[in-house]
Amino acid sequence: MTRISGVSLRRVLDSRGNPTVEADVLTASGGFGRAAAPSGASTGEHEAIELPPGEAIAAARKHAVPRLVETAHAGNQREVDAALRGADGTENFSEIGANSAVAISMAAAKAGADVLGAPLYQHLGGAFRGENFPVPLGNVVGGGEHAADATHIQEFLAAPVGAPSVSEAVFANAAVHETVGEILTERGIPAAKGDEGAWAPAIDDAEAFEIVAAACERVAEDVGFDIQFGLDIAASELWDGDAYQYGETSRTPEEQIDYVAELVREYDLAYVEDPVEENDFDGFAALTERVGSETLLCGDDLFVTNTERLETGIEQGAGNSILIKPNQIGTLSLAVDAIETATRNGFTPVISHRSGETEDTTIAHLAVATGAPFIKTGTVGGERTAKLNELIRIAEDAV
Ligand SMILES: C=C(OP(=O)(O)O)C(=O)O
Ligand SMILES: [Mg+2]
Repeated sequence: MTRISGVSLRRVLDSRGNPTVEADVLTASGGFGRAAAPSGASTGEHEAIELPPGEAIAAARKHAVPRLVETAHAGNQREVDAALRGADGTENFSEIGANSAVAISMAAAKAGADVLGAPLYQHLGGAFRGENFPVPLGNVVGGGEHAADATHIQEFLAAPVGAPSVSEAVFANAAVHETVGEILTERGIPAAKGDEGAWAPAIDDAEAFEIVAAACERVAEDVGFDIQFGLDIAASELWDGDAYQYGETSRTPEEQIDYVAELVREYDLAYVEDPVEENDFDGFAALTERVGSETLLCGDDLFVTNTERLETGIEQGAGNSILIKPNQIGTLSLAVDAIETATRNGFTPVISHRSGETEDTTIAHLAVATGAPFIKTGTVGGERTAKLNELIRIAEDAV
């Protein structure tokens, strides 16, 4: 019933105004799914390969589409994703591009759900999903690779851990974003927004900590539930091969671990992503030993949604959480493998957007489908609110 009858691919705009790959999947019974690939700026060196969209589309038309049409079934995600891997033939989607692969994989899932008449989260997760919703981690101040002349730490993320519902959590993050804007104005600090819609003021990290902590506290008082915050340090972007460079300040690997451990305690951080560079499993393990019982230590560039790298981390006690970005690994099946391996081993999966995004809402459904406790998908901006609003709709639907 869900046999794929057509796959079409095109270039569309992402939120940075760059081209990205969009896929449509049609089934023999009239099912339809459409999805677009996101794109990172602070990419991990071990990620699957994103090809220039024109090349990715041409290669997927040549190698993948003939293997899918009239053969694979949109309702059978493993079959679709195996066909994509077979068509590509490499370990990292360097032939057809992870951007073509992930767009087709997600579009097929939506076409499968369409035929079955089920919401995407239910098609992916089964009848018993829809009970648990992720806490949204909302980027409110940022710099690094996402904004020039702003903080060295890439993301300061509001974490409304006490919110009674996903909707209240989403609105709380928006209120923290607005409050940060007000505090910046009070202090006469001009601020544009970075790639993910977070404020990108030219302030140092210390002032950003102070402002974000104050904004979370103010909003928490207003809404009456606990709002902590977290960070994506994106430490690989600060790492020069010997030390971590925060502008004038340089930190050795040992100093970096001390620094992050102190931040966790001083600010009661709920979440720290990529505290050390992407190949330092030992440093990640040392930090986990120190503060792993107090906060989530999440590997993004460290694990790149790759189950093998995650297994290394699990063996070594490096971190206690993994960021899940489907385009880092190329298919929904591989992303779900990483989520399931994480969950079985006590690692918390955090489903994530990329800095370059589209209106696509697949990750909202993936988070609900897998019962992931957190989702990182921004706070404001249409490509971010697309996912947040979808979570609100799913929650209403699932009742
Ligand atoms: C979302 C992130 O940024 P990018 O998409 O640029 O990798 C991140 O580093 O977690
Ligand atoms: Mg990151």
